Amino acid sequence: MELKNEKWSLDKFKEIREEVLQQWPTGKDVDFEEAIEYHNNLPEEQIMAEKLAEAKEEDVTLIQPRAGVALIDEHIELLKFLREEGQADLLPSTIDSYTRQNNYEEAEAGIEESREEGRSMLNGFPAVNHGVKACREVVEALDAPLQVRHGTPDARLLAEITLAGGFTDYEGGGLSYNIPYAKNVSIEQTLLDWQYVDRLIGYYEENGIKINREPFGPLTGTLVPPSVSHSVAIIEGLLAAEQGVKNITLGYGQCGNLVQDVAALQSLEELAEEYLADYEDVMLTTVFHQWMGGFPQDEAQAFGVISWGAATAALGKATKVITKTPHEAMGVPTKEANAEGLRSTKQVINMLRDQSLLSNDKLEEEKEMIKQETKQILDRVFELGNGDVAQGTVRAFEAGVLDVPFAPSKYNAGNLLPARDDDGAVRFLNHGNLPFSDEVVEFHQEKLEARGKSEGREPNFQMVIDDIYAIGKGRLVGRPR
Ligand SMILES: CCC[C@H]1O[C@@H](n2cnc3c(N)ncnc32)[C@H](O)[C@@H]1O
Repeated sequence: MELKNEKWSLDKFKEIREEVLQQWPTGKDVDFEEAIEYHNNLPEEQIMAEKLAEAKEEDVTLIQPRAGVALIDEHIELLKFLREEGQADLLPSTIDSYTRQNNYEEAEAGIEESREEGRSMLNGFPAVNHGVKACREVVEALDAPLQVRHGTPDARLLAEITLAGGFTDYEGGGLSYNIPYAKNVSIEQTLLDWQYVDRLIGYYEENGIKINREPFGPLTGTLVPPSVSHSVAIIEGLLAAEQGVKNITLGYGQCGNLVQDVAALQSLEELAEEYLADYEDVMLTTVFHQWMGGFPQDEAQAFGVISWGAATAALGKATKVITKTPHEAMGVPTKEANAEGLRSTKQVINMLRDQSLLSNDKLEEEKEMIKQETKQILDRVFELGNGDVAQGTVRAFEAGVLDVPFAPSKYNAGNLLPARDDDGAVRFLNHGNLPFSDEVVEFHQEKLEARGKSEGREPNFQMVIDDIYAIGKGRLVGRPR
């Protein structure tokens, strides 16, 4: 099938759907009409798009964890604990890694093993294997909206089952769940597979059911410059809107310098409104991810990182913030640690409830730079696609016009080298083939030269390495000593 940024006909969608629902036995329980009925009977408090719209209206930043374990009862217990003890406003179900690779046999084995061992032998909730009815058990046990969080290049069957199961929000996208999550999966293939997912959600919307979509903003979560993640987020928002998606949360992963991060949040919303202006009644919100890079092992220091992310989300007026836990450096957190990350975040959000980062020259300069860079990238993407953003995206990755730092995908050029400037803002040490103007390139060079001067070293690759480890070692900028 040829990749084009054009809304799929229902016939084409239904034809492919036959094959998707046969990928695992639980697919046969998906009945679209029945699922519409089920969603119509969901309590309003479990409809994610409604909750997000309300938060945006009231200028409130909601908090949401990541969480998922192998067995249904334990998963329900975990989510209840995070809702009650963690004060989570919104709930996830983080899907396990086997399911993300469509390896349902291994997920099945992991379920069996978890039953034998009496503890979760999977790093998430294997929703495809558990099926529609089990998803509904989870949804009905809780009183908050549920979102599917994962990292799945081919997420079609997972979407069918979890959405029929009452989840009202679906994370990911054809770029954000390929480039950082896969090595050998073609971009064209995942863009097509995610057109399917978005068309399914468009089909729900055509039947009066609101399902929110959230492209995965942080990408590799390692020093990703705002304009790089914004470009991917806006492309995925455009592709989703073309398939009929009406509720979209665009995301951004914290970099660590307050002015840059607030500028990133504000520019993301403003750019998205601009690029999506042709799509009527698309409800846009934003999500801020607390630091996605390496964490300190020490739990008290980890709380410092978590709180800084909470403060930035609040001052940047993000619609929601995805929390981290004091076990981040260790692995899948206990429910107690997960709840502690939520409560520390809630404390800071509440204390900053009536504050925002006042506009200032540095903030405006940062916003302007991010907007210029993002527009220069997206203009080239459209050019490469002769106006078709889907085709332009594939060619842009081939040309390195879109390029994500430290991504495993062989389809990613990998020319970018980001490093922090003297204030800790992320700059381009090497911008690869990103189509930046001389003014943009010089801006970054000057910022890094200034850091080099104050550290008595040339801006170089060692800076990049030092910055990757810096937060885990208790700082933001990876100083030489
Ligand atoms: C892109 C997401 C990375 C983050 O996703 C967290 N994460 C992954 N799996 C689970 C889980 N099953 N429960 C709680 N957090 C989880 C990791 O810690 C990391 O921060």
